[in-house]
Amino acid sequence: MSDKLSEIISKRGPVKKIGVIGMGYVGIPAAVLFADVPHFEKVYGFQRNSKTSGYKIDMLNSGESPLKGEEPGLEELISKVTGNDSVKAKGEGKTGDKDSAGEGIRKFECTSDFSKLSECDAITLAIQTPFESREDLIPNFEPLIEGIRNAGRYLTPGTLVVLESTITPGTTEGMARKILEEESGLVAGEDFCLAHAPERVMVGRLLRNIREHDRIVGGIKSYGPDGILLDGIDSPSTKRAMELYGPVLTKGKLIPMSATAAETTKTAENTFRDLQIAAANQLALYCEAMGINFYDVRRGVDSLKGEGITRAMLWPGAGVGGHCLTKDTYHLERGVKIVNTDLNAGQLEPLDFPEGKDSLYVLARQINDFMPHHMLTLTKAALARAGKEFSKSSKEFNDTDRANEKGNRKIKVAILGWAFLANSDDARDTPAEIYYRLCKDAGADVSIHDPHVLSYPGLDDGDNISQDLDEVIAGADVIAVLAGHKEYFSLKPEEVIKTAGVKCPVIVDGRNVIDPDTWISGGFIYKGIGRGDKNNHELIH
Ligand SMILES: NC(=O)C1=CN([C@@H]2O[C@H](COP(=O)(O)OP(=O)(O)OC[C@H]3O[C@@H](n4cnc5c(N)ncnc54)[C@H](O)[C@@H]3O)[C@@H](O)[C@H]2O)C=CC1
Ligand SMILES: CC(=O)N[C@@H]1[C@@H](OP(=O)(O)OP(=O)(O)OC[C@H]2O[C@@H](n3ccc(=O)[nH]c3=O)[C@H](O)[C@@H]2O)O[C@H](C(=O)O)[C@@H](O)[C@@H]1O
Repeated sequence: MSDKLSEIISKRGPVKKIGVIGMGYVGIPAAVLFADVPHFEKVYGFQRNSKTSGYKIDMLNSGESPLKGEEPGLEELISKVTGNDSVKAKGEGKTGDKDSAGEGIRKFECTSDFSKLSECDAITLAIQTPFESREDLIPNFEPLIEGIRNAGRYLTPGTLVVLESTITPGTTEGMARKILEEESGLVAGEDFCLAHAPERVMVGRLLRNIREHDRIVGGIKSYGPDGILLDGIDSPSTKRAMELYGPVLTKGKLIPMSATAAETTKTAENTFRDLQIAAANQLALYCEAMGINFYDVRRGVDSLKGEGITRAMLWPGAGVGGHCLTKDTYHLERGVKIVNTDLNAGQLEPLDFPEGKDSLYVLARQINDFMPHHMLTLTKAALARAGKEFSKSSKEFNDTDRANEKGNRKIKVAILGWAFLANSDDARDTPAEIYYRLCKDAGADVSIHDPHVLSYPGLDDGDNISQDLDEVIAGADVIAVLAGHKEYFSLKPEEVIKTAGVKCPVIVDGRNVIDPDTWISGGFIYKGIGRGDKNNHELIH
């Protein structure tokens, strides 16, 4: 005799109707990929009609993507599954699925009517899980909790609920399970399925990543008729989640495990990436202090790769930004406590760790967060070589239009690159903001260039992000590269020095985009992260 939940599922039959809550970077591609699976009959995209995102409902239903930036294939797929391609096809001759009347079949529909959740065999939640501030690092789960409550309100026996959002380990078996049971009166693992299936996509290749990345699926525990624990691949929740995600995968494979292991996989993979970056950053700081070139050392260490011994060393830089690596370490750190104490109080040995030592992962976060401060150190050292200082600008300056109270001109810093990632418009938690604030607090004027980021809240009055490089560089004593946008690799020192128009200009390269020798011979005072071999170069008079 199988367990109660498996019996309910087999009575209910295969997954046919799906609801995706949260029409964002993750939810939209996930929903339209489900809709494109022939045997899934209907997919609802649930989007609350909020001031900031309610507009997405009509956009999606008319076949358009509300996401910024290029997403290959997404707009076409949205158009197809909303049945708009037949409308467009009248003009363009494209064919999509059609009903008997030749009209496009609307397999996907976006709505703010959450009662339609009661029709769904499976409900996934792809809602943002931001941290309110870099300081307290406690995630704001409010939007997600509202989504889980809605799912609970309309839950029916045998439904599968999947959390796709990045969450603290222990959330699926803990908070989510509790809320769903409260709202529905049903019992998780007995009356309905609950799982975590984290998203591992990169913006710019969302559809490809969902289809080709291996998909982690982790169902909550259930108990068989004889009380045997059914966890991981044996859990009916895991099996149901595999039925949901399997048809979407092309190259990707399903990787079943427990719900807590799935949450830990997601947070750990970003934690490990952050750790690898911190290892590169720390080695770069060492190389600077030893007067050697980090990139020589990296090439040397990497050379053992052939032996199957990979020491995948990543790249040092001006810092780590984005809403993932800056947070997921803290999800993991909190999760250990939640799972060990709240979820399994007394059943598990307490965490065993070297007495009084900080977490390696938190230390890695601190090293990465230090890098914008290191950029300031390099800036001050270079200015000193030019006989300039942030606070007491030297009288030798040849223009007084930005004189400070003592009649001296303020130092001007030109930041090149505001986005947290090269060639992206995403500026969430960008390290450039830390460096900007440090320069302003030191008394400098700061101009900012970014070819992709057009605006950013929280800049000082009068400061903005410009796409006019000459305007940003004009009068700058310091050019600081904070993002590795491709535009910066082709900058010419002879042009930049002319545009800057100051004596002894400084270049601080935070993303290894320029060649030190070319810029030094071009008249710049150079500093570069990891470039201990060049950071104390001879001054060209
Ligand atoms: N964006 C990315 O590249 C990746 C994101 N993730 C994770 O996926 C989750 C979602 O991220 P994104 O899609 O980027 O967020 P997003 O902010 O782009 O989309 C979230 C959507 O959910 C809507 N929403 C919020 N609360 C709601 C509610 N109670 N009911 C219905 N709709 C609601 C919002 O209005 C928004 O449209 C986060 O936990 C994130 O960490 C994971 C990997 C990659
Ligand atoms: C394990 C992994 O590769 N996670 C990815 C990560 O993507 P994310 O958008 O955060 O970009 P990223 O490439 O990790 O870069 C983050 C930050 O780190 C910096 N960075 C990156 C690589 C490096 O060698 N050195 C470095 O300084 C970047 O400049 C950026 O400021 O987090 C994403 C997420 O979880 O949302 C995830 O989907 C992505 O696959």
